[in-house]
Amino acid sequence: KKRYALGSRWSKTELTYRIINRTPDLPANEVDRIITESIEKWADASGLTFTLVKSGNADILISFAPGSHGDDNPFDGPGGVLAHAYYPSSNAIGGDAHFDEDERYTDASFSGINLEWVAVHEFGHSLGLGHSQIEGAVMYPFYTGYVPKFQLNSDDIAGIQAHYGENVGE
Ligand SMILES: CC(C)C[C@H](CC(=O)NO)C(=O)N[C@H]1Cc2cn(c3ccccc23)CCCCCCNC1=O
Ligand SMILES: [Ca+2]
Ligand SMILES: [Zn+2]
Repeated sequence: KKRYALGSRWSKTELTYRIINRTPDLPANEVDRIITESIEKWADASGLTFTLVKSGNADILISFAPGSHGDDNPFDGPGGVLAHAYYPSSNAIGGDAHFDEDERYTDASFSGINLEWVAVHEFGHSLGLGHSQIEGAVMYPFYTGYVPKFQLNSDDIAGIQAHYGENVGE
C-alpha cells in the first residue's frame, strides 16, 4: 500500500504553536496537555522543536469551531469530517489546525472522538505530511477509534523524517 505522502515543509525546525480556544468537552488543562503531548510526538520522531506561545502570532494556530469558521472549508456537524489542517506556507493559515466543535472529544475513552488521535493527525498536516494508505498509520484518512497508549506508526516516522531528519537529541 502507498506509504506516507509529503506536502510542503517548513524551512525552519523551531516552530511555535498557540491554542486559540479550547473544546468545552474536556477540562482546559487536559486539552492543553493533550495538544502538547500530541505535537511532541512529532518532535520525538524528528529534529523539530516546538514552543507554546500564549498570545500573538504562531506558526501553528489551533482552534475549535463548528460549521463555517472563517475559511473555505466549513465543518459538517457531528460525525463526518472531524478536523482539518493546512500544510506549511508563508500565508497566515499555513500550519493551522481546526477541530470540528460539533464532535464530542474525549480522552482515554472508547466513546466519543479521541482528541489525541485527531490532534496528532492534524499536526502531521501542519508539518507537511499528507495521507497514508497504511491502516495503522496516524496519517490514515479514516478515524478508526481510540487506541490506548498509541504511538506513531513507522510509516508516520518515515514521513516526518523525510522532511526534517531524525531527532538528534540534546
Ligand atoms: C482521520 C481523522 C482524524 C481526520 C479525517 C479528516 C482529515 O483528514 N483531516 O485532516 C476525518 O475526519 N476522516 C473521516 C472520514 C469519514 C468517514 N466517514 C465519513 C462520512 C462523511 C464524511 C467523512 C467521513 C464515515 C462515518 C464515520 C465518521 C466519523 C469519522 N470520520 C472520519 O474518519
Ligand atoms: Ca464533523
Ligand atoms: Zn487528514
